[in-house]
Amino acid sequence: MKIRFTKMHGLGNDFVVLDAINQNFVPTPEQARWLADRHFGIGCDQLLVVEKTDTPGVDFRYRIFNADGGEVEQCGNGARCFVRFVHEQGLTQKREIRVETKCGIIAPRLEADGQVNVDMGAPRFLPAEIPFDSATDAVVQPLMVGDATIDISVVSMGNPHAVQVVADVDAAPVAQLGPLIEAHPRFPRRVNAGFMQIVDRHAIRLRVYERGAGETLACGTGACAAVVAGIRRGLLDSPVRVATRGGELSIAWGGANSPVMMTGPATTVFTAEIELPNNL
Ligand SMILES: N[C@H](CCC[C@H](N)C(=O)O)C(=O)O
Repeated sequence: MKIRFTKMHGLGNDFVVLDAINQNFVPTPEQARWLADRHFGIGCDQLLVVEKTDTPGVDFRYRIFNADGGEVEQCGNGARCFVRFVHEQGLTQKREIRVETKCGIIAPRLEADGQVNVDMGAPRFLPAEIPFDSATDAVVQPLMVGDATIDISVVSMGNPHAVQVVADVDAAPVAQLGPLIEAHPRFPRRVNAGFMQIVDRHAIRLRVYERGAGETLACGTGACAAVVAGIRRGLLDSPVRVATRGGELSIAWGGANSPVMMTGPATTVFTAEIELPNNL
């Protein structure tokens, strides 16, 4: 089966984007794993699938599959690429769209300068909303990881994040601790592990070991979760510049139930077709 795809990225967090409106293809987990494979397939951190929706007041449905084939609730860098994709592919003339995801509706807007602004919705903190096995929604909680205990802040942006503060992100044990946090038994649906260095009250450096993808060059929902965690800890004031290995995002949050606003770039690399192996 031949499928048409577009390769995109948000600050180096890269995607294979599939138009499931004009071609009848939504990947199985096995097909997603093959397409995401950087040696045997195309290669990406996540696959983004554009679908129609009949929900009133909503323009598209947006499905996200991690490189491990698992479908997840939200992707921030992907949301920025999504609005650029539907605009460039002529699927809409609107510059601001409302998009239905597994966890709710987001509103990305393509700005005149090429940046994309996304209302990512309000963060959630209750253990059951993460989900996280805990008797409290305290801002900072201890987590036993291996033979160490680390202080994490747990935030859902629709997808789960466990954020810790480190003195120097470059020296942070992301490769060692990331997988242990991602698969920690207290996170029944696993979790994205954020490592945040406070630069000043309006700036952080961030690395994220992503659920189902490993460390990425940038993580949009991770940047939202880290800023929310830092504000709740009294370490940051909105807006915050988030320096990731792939570049900079701007995140703003007014607190409590207000939405997290994310601004950053979205880049189209190329469009092509690929023949799916028959045995997938
Ligand atoms: N790995 C994430 C999904 C992609 C999120 C990230 N790429 C972003 O930009 O938000 C998860 O399993 O929840």
